[in-house]
Amino acid sequence: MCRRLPAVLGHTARRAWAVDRTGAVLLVGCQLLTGVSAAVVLAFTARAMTHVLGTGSVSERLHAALPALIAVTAAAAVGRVSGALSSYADGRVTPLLTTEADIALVEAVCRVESSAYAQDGFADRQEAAEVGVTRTRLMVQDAQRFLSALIRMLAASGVITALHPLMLPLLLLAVVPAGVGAVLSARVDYETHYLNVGDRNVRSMMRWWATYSRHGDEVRANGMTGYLVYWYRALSRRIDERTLAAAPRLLRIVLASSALGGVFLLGTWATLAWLAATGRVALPVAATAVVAVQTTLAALSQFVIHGAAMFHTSLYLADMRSFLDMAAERAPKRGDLTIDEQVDEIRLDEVVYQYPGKSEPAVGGVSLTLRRGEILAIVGENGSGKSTLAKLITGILLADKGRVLWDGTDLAGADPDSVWRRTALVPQNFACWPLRVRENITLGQPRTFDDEPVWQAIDAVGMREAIEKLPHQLDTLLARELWGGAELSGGQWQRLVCGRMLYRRSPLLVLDEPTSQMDARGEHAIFLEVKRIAAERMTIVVTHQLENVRLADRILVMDKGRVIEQGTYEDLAHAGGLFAELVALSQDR
Ligand SMILES: Nc1ncnc2c1ncn2[C@@H]1O[C@H](COP(=O)(O)OP(=O)(O)OP(=O)(O)O)[C@@H](O)[C@H]1O
Repeated sequence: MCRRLPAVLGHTARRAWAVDRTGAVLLVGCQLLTGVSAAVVLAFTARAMTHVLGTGSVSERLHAALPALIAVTAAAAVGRVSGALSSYADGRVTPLLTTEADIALVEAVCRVESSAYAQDGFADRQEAAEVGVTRTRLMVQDAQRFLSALIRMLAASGVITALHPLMLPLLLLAVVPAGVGAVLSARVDYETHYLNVGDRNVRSMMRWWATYSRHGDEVRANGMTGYLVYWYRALSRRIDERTLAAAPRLLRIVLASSALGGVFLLGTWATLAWLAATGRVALPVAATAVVAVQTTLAALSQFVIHGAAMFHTSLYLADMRSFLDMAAERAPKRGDLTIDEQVDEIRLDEVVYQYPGKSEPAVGGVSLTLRRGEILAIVGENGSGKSTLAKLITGILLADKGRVLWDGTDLAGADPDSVWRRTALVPQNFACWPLRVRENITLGQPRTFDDEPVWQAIDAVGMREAIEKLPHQLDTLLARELWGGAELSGGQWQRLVCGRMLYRRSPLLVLDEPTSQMDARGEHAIFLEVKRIAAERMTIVVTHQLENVRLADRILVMDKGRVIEQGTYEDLAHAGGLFAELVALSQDR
């Protein structure tokens, strides 16, 4: 705890300074002022008490205590005002800090190498980091309370030591068990939280899938609700069981620390009584000490309790920071070679890729050359490695062995953003972004004020009529769940995603099952357009619709991560190999 707290305080101060300098200065200044005024209140209360309980008539004693009482009143007023200002500063800084932490997390996850997602523990650590983000909102409050408790404790210690040097060590003994208890409880709570990370991660994923309106039809028409709720309940119960299992440990800690603290406190009072009874301290001083013991005890207790709370928060923040560090390590560090606007050739040299935790490579030694103007189709059975090969060609994944060269530039040494400026991908599982129609087409490109190219892309995929019918055309929000939002059909969404690919006008187009949800007219329009613009670029089509691969100049047939056949449609359809078999199966109805 002693090692962590200065680090957390330093980190909090640096983050606060970065997001809002005025707020940070106000926060620290007011905190110091609040602490100092509390200290003045304490010290002058003790002084006033000494006079009030001293000798002389009541009016003489009150008169003597007056300056101290005025100081107490003034300090209390300053304390109230600075306390209010410090809450205001907390209200300014904390939302910004939480937002910054949240954005840092989202950006870090978006930027990691794609292969990191498949690494064991990545998703669980992300979940733990999410909790760190939500705990960020407690960070400033904890630091604030801890600092003011620290100042108050220092002042109170001074007052009580001045009364008798024995008192402070005794009081410290009385609160140390509470502090140790709070730290141990924080640890138990955190351990339980950590044991539940995996289950909580699965539960929140399941919750999203089960309640997302897009999957609602599947859930209802297949009678899944009962099972999903049962499953959700079972998982929640497992999490609760772990939490409940920790409760007796927490109770034991609290009971033991309270008992020990009580014994020490009894010792303090007994010592005070003994000091007064044996005349070692004068009676008025002993009476003042009674008040001072109460206030010092409160200050010390606040100090250890807020110290433990900060320690507790710091455990979660440490998860967040360690995840951000891990994500930074997993961010692409490939090199700074760049890719030209025009690309004439992509060459693969014995490329191998194996997903983490898999025993076989998904792509096991593929070599090929793709030239500008060529349309390449990749076919093969499920799991044969087609999508993985497409990811290797676009540099989403880096080869474990072999090389992918774009006009001689090895993607392993190229800046990935410069590569992805030259690619356009229609993925097998595409996202339906809850954005306007326009942004769904231009997403990933610099902001545009000219709608003409957007309409051209929409025309190319035959979507003009559908978009014109939407309430605000290009400005229509495509999310049924949101206020004023509209929804497209599955095939219309897929057309829009193809429109985005065409809008990018990049030298490499990759279409992974681009027309699986489209009607014949949509499919025809897309492939006609792909053929029309093919001369200026390289095009890769991954598909199971074997009729569609007729448009390709060359077809690669993959099996178990390897290319087992290649040639034109006519060659392969009559070669008696896997492709011929797949064509025959597709026609055997
Ligand atoms: N993210 C991943 N993590 C681990 N293994 C993966 C991942 N993606 C794919 N695989 C595995 O790699 C192999 C090849 O998968 P890939 O998606 O490339 O096949 P595909 O030919 O595109 O299949 P489909 O026709 O079903 O789309 C499969 O065995 C699959 O289980």
